[in-house]
Amino acid sequence: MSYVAAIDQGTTSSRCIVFDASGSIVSVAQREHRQIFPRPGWVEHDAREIWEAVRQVVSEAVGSLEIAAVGITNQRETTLVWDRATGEPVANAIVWQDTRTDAQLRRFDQAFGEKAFRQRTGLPLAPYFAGSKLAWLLENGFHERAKRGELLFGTMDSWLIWKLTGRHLTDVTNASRTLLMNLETLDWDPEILAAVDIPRAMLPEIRSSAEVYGEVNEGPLAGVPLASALGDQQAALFGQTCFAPGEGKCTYGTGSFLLLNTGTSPVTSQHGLLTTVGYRIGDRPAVYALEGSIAVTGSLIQWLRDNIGLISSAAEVEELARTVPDNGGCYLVPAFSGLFAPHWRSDARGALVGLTGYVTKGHIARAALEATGWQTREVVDAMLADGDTPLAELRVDGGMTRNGLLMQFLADVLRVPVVRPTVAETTCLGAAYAAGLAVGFWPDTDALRANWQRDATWQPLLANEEVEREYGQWNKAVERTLNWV
Ligand SMILES: Nc1ncnc2c1ncn2[C@@H]1O[C@H](COP(=O)(O)OP(=O)(O)O)[C@@H](O)[C@H]1O
Ligand SMILES: O=P(O)(O)OC[C@H](O)CO
Repeated sequence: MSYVAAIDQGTTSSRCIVFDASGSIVSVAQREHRQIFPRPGWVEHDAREIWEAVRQVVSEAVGSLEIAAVGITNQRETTLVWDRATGEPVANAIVWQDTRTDAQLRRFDQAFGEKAFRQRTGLPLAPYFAGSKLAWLLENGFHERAKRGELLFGTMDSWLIWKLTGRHLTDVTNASRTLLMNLETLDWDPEILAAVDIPRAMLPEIRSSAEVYGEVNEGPLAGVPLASALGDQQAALFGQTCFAPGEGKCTYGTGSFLLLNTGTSPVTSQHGLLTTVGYRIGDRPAVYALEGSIAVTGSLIQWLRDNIGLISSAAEVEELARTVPDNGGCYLVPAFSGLFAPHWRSDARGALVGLTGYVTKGHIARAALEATGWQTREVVDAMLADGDTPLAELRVDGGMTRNGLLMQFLADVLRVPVVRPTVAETTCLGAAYAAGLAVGFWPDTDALRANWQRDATWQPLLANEEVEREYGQWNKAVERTLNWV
């Protein structure tokens, strides 16, 4: 029997999962890598360490299984430059959460204009995206070498494709997160590249998300076609089988990302959502999505565990939150990387407000979980304000969906049922599905839809007036975080 493997290179860890034809998990391996914080607001990864982690998880998960195809999914926007000749990174990768690039973004604005960036790329000028991170690296010692063609740029998909096959490629979903790709042509925009002075020679070729890029050249996957790459949030959209316009999902991991399939033409948001490529299968038309990106959700729980010591495991946050019936008047806005959608305010920083002598650890745990609910509500409200059809239900996945208290709170504040599928590893599943489609392991997307199964559903229970009163308090708390830096 043969299987399909997926490599998920995430923000905090790398995973390899092998799936069978029913989309069930056959084996899993996972390995964490270091988070490097050289200064406040800076976040880096060592790409060599990540590559070693990927090799190990592939060895462990694949073993001697027969694999028909392998796919990649990855943390998006994280930016790496490496030497074309030696294959060695020239510096640590700059991670998507990093906020160091305000000066580069001012230069982008002066050279091409925020409005033009939005029109061409679907993105606001924010440090989140890869373009200004690449500009920062070029300005800090690498511009001449890049112009001479000695250096290559890539997000983590490109880095892994390069390591696994020796080719310098990216897929259209990852390229759509750079501020450098034109959403209509699905290629690098020559006018943007000229305006911001990024050499075309260092950029990878943009391919579809599901096609054979080459054969893996080492390890237990040697000779196996590498047949998909998708940014992790787009992969989750694919894994949740949101193939029709109007279908959407939210993935709750380090950050949280709500994506809504909008069909084969890009739709522009007037309320702070991104336009992004959802996926492209081979030479079929690209499918676009609107996205509400939330920077800090699960990482707030990690911060309470690792930096504050409030809990000793992520799961404990639920236990602690259940020691109290409500938030005791306290609100935690985790604007650690500024605020992403729908605000796009890089000047914001986190705040814990509403404190009184009454507030206990339990209230803070509850406020931390509620922050994820309210941030999702802000994104859903932005979609409604844009005139998008309300979601009939929200499909969810990711590590935080193990938290029943949070899932109930989400259903309460969104006023729609929240639904978790049986395979919660939808990110890997999406990459496996795309790779499997590319090699004919699955015949079509209908076969994938048939695999999707409901595991748990949470219905809205809380009275509407109470939700709206609390939401008002949350909005006041958000205002307190603005204009901080
Ligand atoms: N029971 C839980 N309650 C709340 N958050 C949780 C729970 N279990 C895990 N998490 C959070 O989920 C995140 C891990 O989810 P995962 O989907 O593996 O993330 P990623 O792919 O972004 O690394 C961590 O940030 C962790 O704090
Ligand atoms: O690695 P994750 O799951 O935290 O996802 C990160 C996102 O892709 C950032 O855009």
